[in-house]
Amino acid sequence: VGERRPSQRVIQAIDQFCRQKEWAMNVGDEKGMHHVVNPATVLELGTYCGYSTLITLEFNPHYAQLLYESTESERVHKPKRCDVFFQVQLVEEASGDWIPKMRTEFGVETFDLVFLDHWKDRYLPDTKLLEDCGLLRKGSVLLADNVIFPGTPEYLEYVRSSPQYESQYFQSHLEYTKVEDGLEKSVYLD
Ligand SMILES: O=C(NC/C=C/[C@H]1O[C@@H](n2cnc3c(NCCO)ncnc32)[C@H](O)[C@@H]1O)c1cc(-c2ccc(F)cc2)cc(O)c1O
Ligand SMILES: [Mg+2]
Repeated sequence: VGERRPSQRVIQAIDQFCRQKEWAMNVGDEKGMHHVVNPATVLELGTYCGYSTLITLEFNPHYAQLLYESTESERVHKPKRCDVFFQVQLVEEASGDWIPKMRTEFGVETFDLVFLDHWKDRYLPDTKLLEDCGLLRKGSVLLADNVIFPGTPEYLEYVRSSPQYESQYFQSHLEYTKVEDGLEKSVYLD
């Protein structure tokens, strides 16, 4: 079987540490995202330790620094306010401030996938902001972690009742535990 890429080795080490030494709020190896989506332009809300990185928004400088250290790519160049890596664009800002700037700052037309894993009470306002900024297109996928635990009731109610979304729940467990949790995959139909 092929040698694991450095980033896969980092992920494996994080999972082993969180299972054996100290729990942490990564989406984890069981819930994972690989079996649910296969996107091109991705926005992640809430980098935390950079377990699931792509274009990622993180407003805590401590966690942002962790990503710089854990991403095996070289730093390509340092435009203002963010670092660009071969695979990752990290923006050290709050989602509410920077979602409206995605088009002008990064030339993003629309996102194929948005992974929501930041403060749970921000899932719904940031989803409405993405809609209002025209950053979702027919077929864009919202993938939300923790819809059961800690839970995101207002968001879940919205995506499951709105005619603009086709929503599906992928049952799993809270990372590294036996507690029920899961991912909600919501396809934008507009
Ligand atoms: O709370 C959870 N995740 C939050 C992640 C936050 C990260 O994202 C960053 N962040 C937050 N809001 C924004 C923002 N915009 C919004 C603010 O402007 N813009 C940019 N970055 C943001 C933070 O700095 C952190 O790096 C969680 C909890 C449990 C849990 C399990 C077991 C328990 F018992 C309890 C809890 C399990 C999970 O999987 C979880 O994801
Ligand atoms: Mg989470």
